[in-house]
Amino acid sequence: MIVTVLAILIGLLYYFVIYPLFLSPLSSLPGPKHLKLTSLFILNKSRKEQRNEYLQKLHEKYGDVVQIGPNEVAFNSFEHMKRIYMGNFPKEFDNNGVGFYSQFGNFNERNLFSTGDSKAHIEKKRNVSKVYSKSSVIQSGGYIKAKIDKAWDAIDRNLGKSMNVYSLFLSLAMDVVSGFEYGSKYSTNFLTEIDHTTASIEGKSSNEDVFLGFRESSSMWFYTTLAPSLWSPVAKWYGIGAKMGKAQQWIYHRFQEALTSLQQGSSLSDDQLQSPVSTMISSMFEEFTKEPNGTSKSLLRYEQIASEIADHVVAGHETTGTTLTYICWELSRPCNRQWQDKLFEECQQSTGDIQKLDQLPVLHSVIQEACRLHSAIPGSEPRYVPRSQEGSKFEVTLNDSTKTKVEIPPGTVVSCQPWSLHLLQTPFGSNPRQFDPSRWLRDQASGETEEEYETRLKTMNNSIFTFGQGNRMCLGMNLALIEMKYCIATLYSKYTTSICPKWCANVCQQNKDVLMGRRGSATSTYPSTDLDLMRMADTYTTSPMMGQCWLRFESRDAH
Ligand code: HEM
Repeated sequence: MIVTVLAILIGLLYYFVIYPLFLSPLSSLPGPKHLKLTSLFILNKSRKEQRNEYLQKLHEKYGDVVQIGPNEVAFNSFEHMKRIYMGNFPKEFDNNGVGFYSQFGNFNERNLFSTGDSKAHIEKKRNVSKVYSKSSVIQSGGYIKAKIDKAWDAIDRNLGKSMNVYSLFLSLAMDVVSGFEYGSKYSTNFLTEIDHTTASIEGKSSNEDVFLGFRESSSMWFYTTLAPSLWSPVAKWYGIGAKMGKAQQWIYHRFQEALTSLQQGSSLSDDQLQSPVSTMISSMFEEFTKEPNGTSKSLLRYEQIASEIADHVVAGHETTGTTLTYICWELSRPCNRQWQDKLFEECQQSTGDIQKLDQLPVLHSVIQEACRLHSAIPGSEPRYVPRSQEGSKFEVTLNDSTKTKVEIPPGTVVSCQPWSLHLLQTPFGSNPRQFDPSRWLRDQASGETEEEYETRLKTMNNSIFTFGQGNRMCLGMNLALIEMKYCIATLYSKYTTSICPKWCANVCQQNKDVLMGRRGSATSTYPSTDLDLMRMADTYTTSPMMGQCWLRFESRDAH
């Protein structure tokens, strides 16, 4: 009996302590010892919404390669980013159906984002990518403009009053993306229907309830993706399962309406709209009907289309709405207000031509700087070292600063996080936690030549990880960028913005480091400065932690 117990204890000691600390191929990698023993520590950081900042601290202490679990390594260099993401490391190991992304399906169907199998992913992507190609989005420019222009009506009605721009921009992004999914006839009109001057975006009307449902599902991201078995009891405990269900039903209902139209051969386009939108639903529907005997479409196929659309509706509105909110808050801060005038000078002649907006340097700088510092997805994008990877050796700087190559076995989870990559001073320059669009412009004061600037700009543009890299990079990037460029160019050609003093009595006058997650005073007292109020949630996809951003608009004409 004693011998058996001893044998078990020795076995456990070997498996849980000796092997991970001394014998595992990862054991020589830098990183705190306790993280090498179990994944529970890093999981707990995710649960407490502290992972992104914690990883950043680990990289500052241990370097660009850190072991963060017995089977998980975090990287923070552009070379590693390219190797993992441009090398198309898969989202699942051996197509085993598990992993971070597996829970992102809808209606019991995987979509492009949650598909782990690389071959199945390429097949799906072929069917859906043309809707968001640059030329297709530009062709749908009339629709995008018509939708966004509704924002100016809402703002004009409320000039001089404060508006919750987080609500405004989530609505704007939803109004735009829903047309690309269901057709302009079935797109939302949240810009007009929601009152963005009321106290919060929470539950004032059925449409606002939909937003609340989406936000509640984002708040459950840890349980959805990393602890799915706990999802049900936790959702019940917080009483949010029903609200999330409502948002899902809302998406499905719209899908059914548009699908019925398609089946009846009716147009999905709003009669008043001159330029038609290329839509996801008709593109996928067409693809299925092309198949042999495709006329007998099963329910399963429809669920697949619905799952794809649901993913784009959620991903497309939250990310774009959050980024626009951070751009306008940053530009409204006293230290950044000069950028409003620069945008005004640069953009007022060009807003009519969506293609021209791409060539405007100040606009590009403002958007890129927001994408760098306020990436809507700042958290790690996990991948697996594939079996096929020839000699899975990775260059690593060890604790004693020596460089070596370490074998990282197939099946190990490897990742980079945009939050840390974008804080690297090479190539982004000094004060990386501060919003400074000038880092994207030519530094004439220090004698930078045009050629030097072009090279530096190219390196910075290539180093941006906001939309991912490689095969799995964001499908909606062109739509998001064109939408944001048109919105910001037009907004600052028409208005000036400032932070509402009733919302924040203590506006920071100087440029200071932006804040991520719960730290310091925000845990104990109500945050007082705008930096505190605009802390970024420390999660895979971020949003303003307080769920609000109140700005005041003034007309340029009145100046
Ligand atoms: C500022 C706005 C946006 C940002 C920052 C963003 C960011 C990202 C990132 C980082 C990924 C890769 C994630 C990973 O591998 O973990 C991704 C994938 C994806 N995004 Fe976006 N996104 C934005 C807007 C949109 C929009 C508007 C749509 C749709 C209309 C969209 C649809 C998708 C899809 C379908 C994927 C999965 C692609 C694949 O796996 O092949 N995104 N996005």
